[in-house]
Amino acid sequence: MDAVLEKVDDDFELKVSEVDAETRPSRAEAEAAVRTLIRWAGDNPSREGLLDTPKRVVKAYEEFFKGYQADPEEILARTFGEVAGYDDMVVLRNIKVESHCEHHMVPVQGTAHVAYMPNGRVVGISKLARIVEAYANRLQTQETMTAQVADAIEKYLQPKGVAVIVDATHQCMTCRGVKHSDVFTITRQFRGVFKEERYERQFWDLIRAQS
Ligand SMILES: Nc1nc2c(ncn2[C@@H]2O[C@H](COP(=O)(O)OP(=O)(O)OP(=O)(O)O)[C@@H](O)[C@H]2O)c(=O)[nH]1
Ligand SMILES: [Zn+2]
Repeated sequence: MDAVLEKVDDDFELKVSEVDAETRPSRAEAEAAVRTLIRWAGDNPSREGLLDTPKRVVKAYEEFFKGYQADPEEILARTFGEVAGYDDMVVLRNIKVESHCEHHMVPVQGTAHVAYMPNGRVVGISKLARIVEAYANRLQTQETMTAQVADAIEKYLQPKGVAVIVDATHQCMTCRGVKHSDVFTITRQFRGVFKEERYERQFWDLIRAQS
């Protein structure tokens, strides 16, 4: 079996990096790969304007793919019980999504709406945005990202229900290939009480509400 895959465990779908320190290429190797791509594009990586480009691209990749270093369990570890008996859904709408498609490695941009029905304790609201980021900042399909966000909240918060909607455009569809602009892809996952029509409807109503 491929050394990289030996790390697969039960938590594979939710977990951290799939490449350990030993199998991860060095920064110099990553920069060399960018120089190869520049030559493949038809340009000269040694000309002045491109000299620092491999360094910049590798640094940008660190930012785009920092989700591999995030640990969803740690993000959701801290919860609060002092909520005066609050027992209704908590909804975050319009969480920015900046991801990259795993087929073409080009941007996927859009918004996520996340709700959960607390089971006594609540989590800091920023942590829900961090969970979206943890999965968006990886190579993704929209379906996988949507399911992973729902799975992580379900597993680590154990709420009465979770709802996740992602609404995004894929540059692999707008800037290349079929070149259809203005196409938004919507994916959704409803778990627990959000499978009930009334809660699903209330969630949709709340995310459509104007501020
Ligand atoms: N289901 C799904 N498909 C995606 C996502 N992002 C990109 N794709 C699609 O992945 C598919 C890859 O298809 P391929 O035929 O292997 O690649 P391709 O020749 O580049 O396809 P075209 O984009 O049609 O030119 C394309 O249809 C993309 O539109 C995503 O998040 N979810
Ligand atoms: Zn793509």
